[in-house]
Amino acid sequence: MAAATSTEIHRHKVKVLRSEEDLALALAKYTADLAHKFIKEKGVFTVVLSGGYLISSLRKLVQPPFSGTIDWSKWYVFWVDERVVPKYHKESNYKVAYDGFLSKVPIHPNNVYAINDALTAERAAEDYEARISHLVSTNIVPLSKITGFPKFDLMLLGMGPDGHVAALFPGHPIMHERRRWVTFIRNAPKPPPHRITFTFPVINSAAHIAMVVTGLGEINAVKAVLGGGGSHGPDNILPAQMVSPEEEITWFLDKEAASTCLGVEQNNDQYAECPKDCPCCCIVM
Ligand SMILES: O=C(O)C(O)[C@@H](O)[C@H](O)[C@H](O)COP(=O)(O)O
Repeated sequence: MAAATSTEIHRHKVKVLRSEEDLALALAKYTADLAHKFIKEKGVFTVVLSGGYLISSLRKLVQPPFSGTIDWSKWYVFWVDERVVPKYHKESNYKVAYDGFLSKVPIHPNNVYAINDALTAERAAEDYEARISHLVSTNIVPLSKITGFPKFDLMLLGMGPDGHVAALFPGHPIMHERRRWVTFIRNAPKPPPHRITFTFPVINSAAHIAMVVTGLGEINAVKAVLGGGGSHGPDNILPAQMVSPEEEITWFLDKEAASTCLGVEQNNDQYAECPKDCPCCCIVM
């Protein structure tokens, strides 16, 4: 199994994996364990996917030994954000998830909540919110007792180099949406520009969030969020710094993504102090 260490910083649990391969194993185990827990407790598992590299990092979940142990019939799948393009367009997050994940496991198609790709961004966001509202009324998705917003079991999020999560980009007003469950953007800086996205009240009502970041592209954003060096007042806060689920946030980083914090060489699984004094991963593998 993957070698990793983790440490609690504020409410961030940070797992630094030796390689992307180890990260994929650790993410599969984490997701499978949560699926078992929630299915045992309440009979369903509601999981929210994102676009980007995430689906590739989830690849081991659909392989043995994990795939055979999971009761896929109890899964409900959503997207934290989606590009407003046809469902089978190469830019569609649904297509990426279908090709790399959904087509390989027996999740019931009725339990897969893709956006309605025949609508504009604004209408697709309203439609997605209405469909989630129906699931609230049928008790598949509960409302958080703390916030009154829908509470999903697990959100699997990526992060961009600018610190964006979902389609919530730095400096964009929808970062501060407080009323809607799902909103839209027509000028996303990461193409394609039209997207729908969960809002922060929904993201932060999730029980668990996994932040999955690999490679060197996001090292400055990782440091800004976990190393405490990035925010200079509420106007400059990064979206990733606003992620704060109700129960637990777990970061899955490979060595490259954590390299602004990892100041030490890997040493046969020995724990070591980070000489750079980052609060994020002061203990590293
Ligand atoms: O549709 C999308 O683009 C996203 O959901 C987005 O928020 C993504 O998760 C990050 O941009 C990270 O993307 P990478 O994993 O490709 O770095």
